[in-house]
Parts: sequence; C-alpha cells; structure tokens
Amino acid sequence: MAKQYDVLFRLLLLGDSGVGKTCLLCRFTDNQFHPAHISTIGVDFKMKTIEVDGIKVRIQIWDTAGQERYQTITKQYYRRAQGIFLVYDISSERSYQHIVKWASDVDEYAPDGVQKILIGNKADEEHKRQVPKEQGLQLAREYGMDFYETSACSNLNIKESFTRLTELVLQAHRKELDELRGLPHAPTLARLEEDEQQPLGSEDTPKTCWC
Ligand SMILES: Nc1nc2c(ncn2[C@@H]2O[C@H](COP(=O)(O)OP(=O)(O)OP(=O)(O)O)[C@@H](O)[C@H]2O)c(=O)[nH]1
Repeated sequence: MAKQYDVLFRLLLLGDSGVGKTCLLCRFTDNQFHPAHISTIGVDFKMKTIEVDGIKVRIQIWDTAGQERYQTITKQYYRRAQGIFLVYDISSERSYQHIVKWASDVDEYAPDGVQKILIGNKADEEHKRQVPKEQGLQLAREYGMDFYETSACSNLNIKESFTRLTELVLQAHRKELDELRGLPHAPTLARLEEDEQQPLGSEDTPKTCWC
C-alpha cells in the first residue's frame, strides 16, 4: 500500500507536571481540551500528518510525564527525538525556573542537533500570570530557541508551534529531504515499523489523554 506521508519525525513534549503537555497534544491532534489533570504515567504518544513545504510529514508526538518519579523512563525517549518542546506554565514561576533543568537534561540525553522550541502555556490565564512574556522571550533568546505563548484551552498558537517545530526539523534534515524529493521511494528518516510498536502508554493501555 502506498505510504500516506513522505517523512516521519518524532517530537517530544517536556516540562513540569501540570504545565499542560497532554492538553497541548490533544488540542493539536484532536482539537479537544479537557479541564481535568490526570497525570501521564511514563510516556504516551499520538500521531498526526501535516503538510509543510509540500512535504507530507507524519509526526509522532511523545507526551512525557512531568513527575520526577518517571524521569528514568522518560529520559530513554530523548535520544530518538528530532524536535523537543520545553513547556512551562505562565501562571507558575516554578515551572519556568525548571526549564533550565529540562534544557540541561536535553543537552545530556537528546541527540546533537535536536530542534527545540520554548512554550509558555496557559496564556489564557492572564489573571494568574507569574511569568511575563518578556521573560519567556529572554530565556528563548539565551537558548537560541523560538518561543510561543500558547493556550490549549483557547487554542492559541497550537498549530503554529507544532508546525514551526516540524519546519525546523525539516530544515535540519534538508539533505535527506532533497534526496527524498529526487527519489520516488526514498527511505523515510525514521522507520515506520519501529514506530508502530506500542511502547508504554500504547493503544492497549489506559489513555492518559482524557480530552
Ligand atoms: N487554563 C488552562 N488550563 C490548561 C491549559 N493546558 C492545560 N491546562 C490544565 O492544566 C492541567 C494539567 O494539564 P495536563 O495537560 O494534564 O498537564 P501535563 O503537563 O500533561 O501533566 P503531567 O502529565 O502530570 O506531566 C489540566 O487541569 C488542564 O486542563 C491551558 O492552556 N489553559
């Protein structure tokens, strides 16, 4: 059967528990939002295909548990990511401060050249804001990352941020893509067979996304 996409990438969502990683993912893939916080156990993933620059990109998005006790498990998934979202909650100064720790984990465990974007989520909660937008921008500048304030609740900048990270990954893999464009059946950047495996948080286990 013909492939429905040209390339397959893996993106990863990292950040403290409760910043809204699962909700960002559910909003992007299913356009849904659930107000309850049910902590992710280990990792989970969802897939979505989008078109960028005329290329059909299948993205496998890994949602990791923010809770400390799952860090040993979640770190095992860093090395297979091509793009990473570092997420904090604009109403939690603490989650913003912890971005330094998440970024240092990425440096340690993710592959060189992994693309990163900083996200300040829950932008709809202006009345509870603890982290000024300028502070997010400043940190993103220091790390050389793009920055978005998002809201999974009001659907602010969700499509934009996922599309941007996908574009960055595509740009980073320009050479393979140029080859891909020249060949009718060029290999994908990642093997589907591997990705259809059902690791932790698979279709058969209870879903941590309740949106
Ligand atoms: N107001 C508002 N609430 C949000 C937003 N995104 C998530 N939430 C809420 O924040 C809480 C935590 O969201 P989750 O997506 O479960 O957080 P998480 O980062 O996946 O948490 P862990 O799985 O524990 O790591 C839930 O009650 C969500 O409804 C948002 O953009 N705005």
